[in-house]
Amino acid sequence: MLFPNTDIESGGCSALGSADFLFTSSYRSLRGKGVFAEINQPVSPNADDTRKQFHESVQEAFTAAKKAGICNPVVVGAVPFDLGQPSRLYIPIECDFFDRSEMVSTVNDCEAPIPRVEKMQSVPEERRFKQAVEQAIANFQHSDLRKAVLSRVLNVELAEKVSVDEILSRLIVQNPLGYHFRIPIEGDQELIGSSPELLVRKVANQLTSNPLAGSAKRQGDSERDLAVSQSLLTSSKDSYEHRLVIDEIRQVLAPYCNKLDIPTSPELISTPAMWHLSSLIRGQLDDPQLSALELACELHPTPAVCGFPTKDARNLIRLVEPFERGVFTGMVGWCDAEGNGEWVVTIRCGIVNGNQIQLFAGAGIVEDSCPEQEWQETRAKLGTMLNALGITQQEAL
Ligand SMILES: C=C(O[C@H]1C=CC=C(C(=O)O)[C@@H]1O)C(=O)O
Repeated sequence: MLFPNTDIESGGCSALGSADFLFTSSYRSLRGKGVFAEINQPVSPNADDTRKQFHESVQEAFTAAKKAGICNPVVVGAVPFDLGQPSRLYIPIECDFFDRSEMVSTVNDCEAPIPRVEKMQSVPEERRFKQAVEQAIANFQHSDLRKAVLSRVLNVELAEKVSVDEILSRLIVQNPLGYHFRIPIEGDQELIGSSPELLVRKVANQLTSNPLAGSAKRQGDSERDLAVSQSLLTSSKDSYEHRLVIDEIRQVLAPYCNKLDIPTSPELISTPAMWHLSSLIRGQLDDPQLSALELACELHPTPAVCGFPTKDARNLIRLVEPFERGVFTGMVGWCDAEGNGEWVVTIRCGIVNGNQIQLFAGAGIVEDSCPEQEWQETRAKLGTMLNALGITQQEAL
């Protein structure tokens, strides 16, 4: 559904409140203010539906925005993991692009004390998560399923309301090279995070994607850190986990491209919390009209967040994950009316609602996975958001 605001000047009547949007990238970073029109329609209401209606609604919103005097409208926001769930997209009244490095140089690490943790709960808790990993491994032996990404949510209650600005500043200082985002999603809830994973960037007829799969926790000691990174690079379990992602992305992109460059083997990338296996994929589109959002919806969900084969993995996730992922492991980003834009995978993130924060993390499970290691991997991935909240890994679950 599309809800154009009647009072464009004031930004008035949106469920998204003041709707401050932020997205940063080395390509283009942008800020959005106000809400001209919301697009809450699911990308694909039934799994087998075409996405035509959804993309038509986006086009209608662009047309309405231009008519209302927004010269270069941009659709921004979040698409959930499950494309049958409502999208959290909108066209801001004002949008300005800015240089990330300039912004980073003005952001200071926040000195203000972070409110104390009152309660913390993992859903599922450790024992149930490990059982789910075992269940997935058993499935690999008796079905076509080859990989499933299993995740959990860490519910944190703080003594007082936390400032989203402050958490975001800490995320930016912690890793100036991440894709940072801040997105109003519902009521007073805001989605914030620092993702390392580019789902797709599309500029004219050029596309770039940078899938990640295969992970190891960074180490404080530089020798150990190097050793850990090298064993990730040579791990057959992680190479397999990565290859399943790349092969599926090749299948999806090949029909749209007259040129597609996919490295033969992955390389290492790092965040302050994690090492990952990474493949930088570049393609040239046959049809330059295909938008960044259309491409992103075709690629999503990759086996980096769902599994392989997609349908089987989705079924297992539904069966064993005791919470709704919502926007976690979906995509966040932007797309302009010319179809250019960038969408990143919604990971290393949290949803802030006053003093309540939900943090999320998942791990790709394959036949050689070990439940304890996969649990530890989710702990390490939570480190990105925990650090920004001043919570140590020892304190966390
Ligand atoms: C699902 C997450 O990470 C994905 C992205 C990079 C590496 C991953 C892995 O090694 O399992 C995951 O596929 C997460 O951070 O919550």
